[in-house]
Amino acid sequence: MAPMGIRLSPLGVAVFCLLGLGVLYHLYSGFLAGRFSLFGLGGEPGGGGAAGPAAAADGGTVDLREMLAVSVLAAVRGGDEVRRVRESNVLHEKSKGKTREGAEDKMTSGDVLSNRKMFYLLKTAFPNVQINTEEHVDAADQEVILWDRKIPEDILKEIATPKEVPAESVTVWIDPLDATQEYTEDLRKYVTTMVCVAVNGKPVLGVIHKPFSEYTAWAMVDGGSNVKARTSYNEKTPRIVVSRSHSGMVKQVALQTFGNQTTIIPAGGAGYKVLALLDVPDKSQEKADLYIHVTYIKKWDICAGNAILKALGGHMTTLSGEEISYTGSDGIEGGLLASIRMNHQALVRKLPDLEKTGHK
Ligand SMILES: Nc1ncnc2c1ncn2[C@@H]1O[C@H](COP(=O)(O)O)[C@@H](OP(=O)(O)O)[C@H]1O
Ligand SMILES: [Mg+2]
Repeated sequence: MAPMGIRLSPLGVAVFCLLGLGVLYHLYSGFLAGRFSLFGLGGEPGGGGAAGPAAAADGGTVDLREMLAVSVLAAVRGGDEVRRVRESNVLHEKSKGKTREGAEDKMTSGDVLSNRKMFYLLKTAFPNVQINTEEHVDAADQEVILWDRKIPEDILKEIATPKEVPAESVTVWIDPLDATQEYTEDLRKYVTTMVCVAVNGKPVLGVIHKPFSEYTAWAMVDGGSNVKARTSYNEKTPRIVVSRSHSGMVKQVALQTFGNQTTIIPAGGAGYKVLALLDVPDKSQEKADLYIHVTYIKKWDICAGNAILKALGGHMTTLSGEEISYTGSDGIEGGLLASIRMNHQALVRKLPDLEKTGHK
């Protein structure tokens, strides 16, 4: 008998306890699910650093699988603008100034309109993440572009579960029109739109879209991809793809390192040059074994390619073999070496020290 004359039925107490347990389970299961997926992506549950739970508590988490779906959509929508402007033949070409080497740094309506679509699509879907983009975003010309929250089948097939990371650990890099120089010359095959997502500075997912052949390559590190490496590469006398409009001394460096038998393929666009290393079905795509760049370059030009190569087991580093961190400053100074299915460190050792040889 309970105090005050109230009798507790044992069955009632048991039901009450079960209900309580159910509520506790419901509250904690979401929290634990988030925790476990952070483990898979190198987050640090239990404290410290931007990837820790403090960051998650501030800006919440984002699902990288959803970010991939929106990145693909953004690259395609941006690409539609790029194609539309090119086909109109009214490019409104302008110069943003000169590169360090004195080349014109061009911008067109294709760059601006693609940038607007890509930026606002990603910003509307993921308001809490840092987005760095090549072109200026005009706040007076905002556009809310809603994502229908559908993840395409090919992504769902490759990546079965969500991958949550703290929003504060993410940096997105957008290149709304890569190979602008070639775009103005109507060399359409070189043109791409690109999105990259870095987590704690590491490139984790990349999208490279070719608007004129409507081909899209995407990949996520430890996730999946819709593109793969070729079966063989020539490591001894590689075909080397290099810049045609920002080349610096790259040909001399390549020939000095690999000998005169080596074929040099001048091409526009960093996105195009990474695709040259992969098994890409697009007929307009040339194939190469290595990508080398020696002049200054910006992170939106290279992050997506770096993520895709990394996801497929390849490498993109500076010419001295350092990994590139995709946070902070926009540019990198140490040139680029991109390879796949090769001994990347052995290639780095073969290359001359550009500071010493004056080949920069
Ligand atoms: N020295 C340099 N300074 C600034 N940007 C450079 C550069 N070298 C290459 N880039 C940029 O990197 C991209 C690929 O270059 P390339 O076609 O010469 O290989 C181009 O991007 P955008 O077309 O997006 O501006 C180009 O402008
Ligand atoms: Mg670019």
